[in-house]
Amino acid sequence: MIEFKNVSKVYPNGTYGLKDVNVRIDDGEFVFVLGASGAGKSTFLKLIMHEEKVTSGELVVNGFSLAGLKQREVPKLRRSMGIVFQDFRLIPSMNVYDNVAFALRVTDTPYREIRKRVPFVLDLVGLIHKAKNMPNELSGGEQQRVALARALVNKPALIIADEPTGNIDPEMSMEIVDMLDSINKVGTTILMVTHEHELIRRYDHRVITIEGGSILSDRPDWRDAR
Ligand SMILES: Nc1ncnc2c1ncn2[C@@H]1O[C@H](COP(=O)(O)OP(=O)(O)OP(=O)(O)O)[C@@H](O)[C@H]1O
Repeated sequence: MIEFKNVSKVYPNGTYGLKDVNVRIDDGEFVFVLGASGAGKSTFLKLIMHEEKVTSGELVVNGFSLAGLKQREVPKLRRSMGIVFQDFRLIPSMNVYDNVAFALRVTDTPYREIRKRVPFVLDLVGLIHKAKNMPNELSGGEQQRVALARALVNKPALIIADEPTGNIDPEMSMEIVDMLDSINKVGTTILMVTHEHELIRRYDHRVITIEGGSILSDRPDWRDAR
């Protein structure tokens, strides 16, 4: 569960990233976050990931209260979420298998567990046959599926996807969102930032629109535009 209570974020130069935001996202929801450039979407995600700290208000994420979070709690918080970026961020010198396994090695997961879980998630994203390929041998859509497998391998309660379809063609974009949709159906919360209204219209999910650091609309308003 994610809960923002009167959350504001003011950057050191005085710019408001978010202004008095109140919103709650329950476990198991699929939420699109929509907004123009500079609206505050990244700030919203960065606060949830604890990459930036709230200036005022309360923010609870997966049971962690982030305002006074101790440094030693940060890795635990991060393990409760899987993150997918627009630019994939795979390690170019590692093959597909190792890119995914790496997420488990850094958390000291036993070797036997790694051998079991990596093929499982690669199969889930339809890329088990590319396990030995290097990232530069894959299409953009395939690279994003590897990134998704890497995000999933720690069995997070929450997946944060920051414009995951921004660098891939429309057909592949649908495939990625369909995958996120299936992952959501088995219980994982999905928070996906996008600019693509067309993509949002295809799915019947909650839509939070941010504008000028505030929540402009939440849920059904976008449907009126159909
Ligand atoms: N580190 C920072 N220092 C100062 N101001 C910042 C910083 N990061 C973001 N901002 C400002 O905060 C506001 C919200 O920015 P944010 O990056 O959250 O927008 P966004 O919706 O993610 O935009 P985009 O779609 O372009 O990534 C903007 O006015 C931006 O200029």
